[in-house]
Amino acid sequence: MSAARPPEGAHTAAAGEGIPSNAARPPEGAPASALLEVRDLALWLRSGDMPAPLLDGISFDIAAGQMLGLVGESGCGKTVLSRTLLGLHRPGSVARVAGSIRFAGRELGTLAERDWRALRGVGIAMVFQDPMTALNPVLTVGTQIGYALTCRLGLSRAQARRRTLELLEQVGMPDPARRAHQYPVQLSGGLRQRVVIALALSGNPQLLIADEPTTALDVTVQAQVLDLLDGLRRERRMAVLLISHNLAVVAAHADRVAVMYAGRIAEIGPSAALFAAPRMRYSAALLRALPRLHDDRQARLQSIDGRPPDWRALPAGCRFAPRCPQADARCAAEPPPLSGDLQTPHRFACWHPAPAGPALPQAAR
Ligand SMILES: Nc1ncnc2c1ncn2[C@@H]1O[C@H](COP(=O)(O)OP(=O)(O)OP(=O)(O)O)[C@@H](O)[C@H]1O
Repeated sequence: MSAARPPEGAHTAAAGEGIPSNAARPPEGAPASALLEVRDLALWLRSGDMPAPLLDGISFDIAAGQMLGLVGESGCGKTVLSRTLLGLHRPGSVARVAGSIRFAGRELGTLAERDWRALRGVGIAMVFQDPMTALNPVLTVGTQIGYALTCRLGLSRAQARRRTLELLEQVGMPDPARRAHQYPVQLSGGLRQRVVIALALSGNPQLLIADEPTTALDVTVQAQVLDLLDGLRRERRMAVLLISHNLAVVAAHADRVAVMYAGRIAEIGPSAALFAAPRMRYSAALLRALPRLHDDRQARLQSIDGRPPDWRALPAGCRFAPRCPQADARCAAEPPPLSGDLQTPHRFACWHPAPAGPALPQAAR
């Protein structure tokens, strides 16, 4: 564990001064390439008579300005992982945690609650699925953002008012001055999610975790919100972890994708490569189970047979083996490791991987 403080200046934006680019200045001790480094993370939560092993051997990096998509079926551990990265488990609920989470050169695994509170919203911020639960229904959106700004950044009320309008403008809110005086219920779902994103940006985070940020929205608005997140991370060089059920949505916006299955990473690699030719059988099945925009009418959606395993009865070998048509005795007995090492761009955990795809142009890797 390191006693390093959050980067100086990360929370000193004054209204009208623009946004200091945290990510452009890697803090001391942090390699320029990785803002978040997760290594062999494993987590057991207390649950009844035995600890629930919900995460196992999770390793990945996110660099400043990069978007990593995290996909997988319901229950695979996406939310548990994001809550772990934010230190948001209920007090006393963690039975054991192993491995390491380094953010901006600082080990988070051993932070005290007071330090987590200082980090949340400023270093790492979160956008949740349902904007209505993230917003206070009895306060205007301007009051809520202004409050976050005065608490997190110590701005004066006048500075906070100006900065609120800037933030609303940045998230594409039409007529920000008028909207700032409205209550969440007076806004459409898409505009409410923009307010939630503005709130998340108010602490000028270096990493934004967006957990199913568009699930509650219709398809056109979903695309607008994802384009917004994509634009913001480029402008601000902010790292984004985008969590979604939908591999196609993620592949369209993220640089890299991690596919989770039953608490483990099953495959991780550049979006284009993974989308064009997933190697692990589960990722391939996940992709086949998605509607594609230009499917011909003959193409039929395939669902993935079976259900993910319960954590009380995890298979000894590959956790996907009971559902995999390619599985053999080795798959049932031995867990396949992720191929390659941390420097390998495309890694997958499968004893019988699908064939490699055609080589992609450098830009798509
Ligand atoms: N406190 C807990 N104790 C025991 N099991 C838990 C606890 N919290 C979550 N789980 C279990 O952990 C597994 C992963 O849950 P999680 O919510 O992370 O899945 P998810 O991938 O985010 O799913 P969804 O896409 O539906 O949100 C599930 O089986 C869930 O029931």
